[in-house]
Amino acid sequence: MRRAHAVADVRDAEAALMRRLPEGTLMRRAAAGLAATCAGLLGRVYGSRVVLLVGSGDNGGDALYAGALLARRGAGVTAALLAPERAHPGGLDALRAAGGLAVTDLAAATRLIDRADVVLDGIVGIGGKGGLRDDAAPLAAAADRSAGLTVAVDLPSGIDPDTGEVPGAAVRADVTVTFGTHKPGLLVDPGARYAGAVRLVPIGIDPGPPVLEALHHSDLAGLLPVPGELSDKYRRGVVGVVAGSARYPGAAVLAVAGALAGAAGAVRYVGPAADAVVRRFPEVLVHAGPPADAGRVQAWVIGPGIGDGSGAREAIAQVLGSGVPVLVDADGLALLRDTTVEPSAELLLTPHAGEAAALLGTDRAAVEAARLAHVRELARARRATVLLKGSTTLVADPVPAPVRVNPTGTGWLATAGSGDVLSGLAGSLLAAGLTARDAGSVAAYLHGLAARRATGVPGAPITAMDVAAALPGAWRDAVTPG
Ligand SMILES: NC(=O)C1=CN([C@@H]2O[C@H](COP(=O)(O)OP(=O)(O)OC[C@H]3O[C@@H](n4cnc5c(N)ncnc54)[C@H](OP(=O)(O)O)[C@@H]3O)[C@@H](O)[C@H]2O)[C@@H](O)CC1
Ligand SMILES: [K+]
Repeated sequence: MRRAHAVADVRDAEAALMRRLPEGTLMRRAAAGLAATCAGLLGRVYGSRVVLLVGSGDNGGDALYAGALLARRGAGVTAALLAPERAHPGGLDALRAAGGLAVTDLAAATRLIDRADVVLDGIVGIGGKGGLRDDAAPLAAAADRSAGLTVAVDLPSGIDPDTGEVPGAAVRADVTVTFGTHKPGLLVDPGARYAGAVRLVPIGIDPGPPVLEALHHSDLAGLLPVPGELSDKYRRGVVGVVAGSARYPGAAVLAVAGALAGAAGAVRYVGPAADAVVRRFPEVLVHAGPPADAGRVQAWVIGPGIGDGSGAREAIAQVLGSGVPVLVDADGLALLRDTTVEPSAELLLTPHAGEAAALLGTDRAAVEAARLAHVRELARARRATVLLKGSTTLVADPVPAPVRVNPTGTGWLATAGSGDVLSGLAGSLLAAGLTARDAGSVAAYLHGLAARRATGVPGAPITAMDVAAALPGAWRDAVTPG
């Protein structure tokens, strides 16, 4: 599990450790890791051109000490000082002693950036507030234009470390070297898109419980159910799928395809698209009447393509009161706004940003800009686990717990019907006994992995059915040791 900690906890942990270590130890550890990464990226350090963007805090100090280490190995290092009188004095001395230069003329610095092999962004780190300031923004733009690599110190300057929000201009890094632990803003969009490849340099701090966690491949085997010798299809769990309509049978077929690839022993389809479902998947049990008469299931999936007619309204009321976990997606989310039935078991909602915005009474852009805050708010408001789909899918619980961020996926996954496959899959895992939190995050992981397998390298368009077809391979991959 990859974990990210709140800035306040990082600061406390740093203070606790600093009391036991000689002054400057942590900054030296950070700078050594940073310099090693830069050296690796440069290949040959001697004769290379390195520009440091140095702000007023310790983030600039890290850049200066790393610059000093690179200068000692023969790099030509120039520091552009954004706040000359407040640049880290020890770092500046170390750089000068190693033969590095410092400039305060930012126009001259911009010309150096154009020709740099590596630009180190030490403008601001976890002490940053708001976007980049006016003097720093042109330097970030120059780094973006430059053919050299941009390496962010701790995090790209301009992104909010705790939320991933990007309120203004920000540095676009190719690589981010972060210290002690990941910061949430490195894992959540839009901030994550600015971070490039993230490398963690341990510095010995222990910041306690995380606020964010990402499943690692090695976590999957422990979470995916394996049928025992005594399992039969009912013991493995039956998932009921209420999806699609006679006019739009596709959503039903796709949700069922996802459900069949999950861990449930059987899939029961309920709705008017039974013919299309059985034609494609003869193994599915079907029922044309309301869910209450469909027979036992261990979890329900409701929503994709069901519309907003009276049948759909009746169906959502019935499944919410059924006493088993329920996943609500797509059209079901719109119906949820007018439903007065209190859910009688775990509830998992799987909105995209637009659907989340509608439930929260805000607009899509607001949700996209502050995904972490909105997924938490929706989970609290609806007393449900919420899986917010998107380029970084998040899963938040209604109770205080780390939010899960999904590390798999590809831009090609943004294709019609892929959400229907995801809800079927997650519902199937719910029926097999996973909690809403695990079902949502495991489903997102496998779904993203399947999409990557389907699209291949370097990638090509895929359909939702391609993703469903790739799920068994993704599952096998996830449980394969090593
Ligand atoms: N914690 C740890 O374990 C370790 C931490 N370490 C390092 O320390 C870093 C944190 O250092 P820090 O606390 O000095 O804050 P930092 O981010 O450098 O800058 C804050 C200053 O910037 C300013 N400023 C604010 N917003 C701004 C903006 N948008 N644009 C421009 N400027 C802005 C603001 O000054 P102001 O001008 O507002 O007075 C403020 O004083 C951390 O990220 C890591 O790199 C490592 O050395 C090892 C161990
Ligand atoms: K930075």
